[in-house]
Amino acid sequence: MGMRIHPSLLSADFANFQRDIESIPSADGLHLDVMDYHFVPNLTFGLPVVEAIRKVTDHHIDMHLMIDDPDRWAPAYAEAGCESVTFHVEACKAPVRLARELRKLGARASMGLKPQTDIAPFEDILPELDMILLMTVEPGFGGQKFLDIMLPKVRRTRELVKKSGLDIWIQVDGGVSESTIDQCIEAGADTFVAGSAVFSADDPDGMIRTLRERAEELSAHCH
Ligand SMILES: O=C(CO)[C@@H](O)[C@H](O)COP(=O)(O)O
Repeated sequence: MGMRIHPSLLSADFANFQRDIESIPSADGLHLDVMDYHFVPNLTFGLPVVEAIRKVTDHHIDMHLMIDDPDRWAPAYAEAGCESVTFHVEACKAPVRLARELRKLGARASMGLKPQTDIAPFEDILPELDMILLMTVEPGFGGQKFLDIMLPKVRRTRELVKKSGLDIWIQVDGGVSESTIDQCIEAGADTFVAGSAVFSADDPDGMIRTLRERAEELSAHCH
């Protein structure tokens, strides 16, 4: 199983995105959090900033839309050339239709779940998805404590994906660090968002390599 580390730019310097992106060449993807003050109690940036970032990097751009009405706003991120786009199912009116539209536009379609949202009701729509994002903190802010109570959901999601036989990435987002990544790997995650753990490290790029080596080593034993 491929293991991916996606640093979250929420913990980067908002006045120096390009500099901070260039400091992490080892990243498997850049996780960009769009927040709208409605779906979550925080505000970050939107499409114009993402388009500007697209111009200065060839990295896989992993959009995480923590916004109301993703049915309306998400396709533009795929059109802008982002490789994956996560919409939150709690805010989405027509997840199947949106996932199909994202794929048609060339992006990986991803469904995000807040901590209290169960995966079971969505089993039938797995064939429409390329990734499932499981929040391991309440969405809205970086630097929060990892909720280990989410691990059974990661496990259940891995079981459903395994049963489906589909190649769907399972992303964990929130509080992922050197001290919590092992539990996520054991539970079945393969894509790891790390914001503060990467950008508060003395060597952000080294931290990405450390996390990925750990993930690769441990997953070889677990899965
Ligand atoms: O989506 C979010 C927060 O809502 C995350 O992407 C955070 O940015 C992760 O930051 P850390 O918990 O790793 O500091």
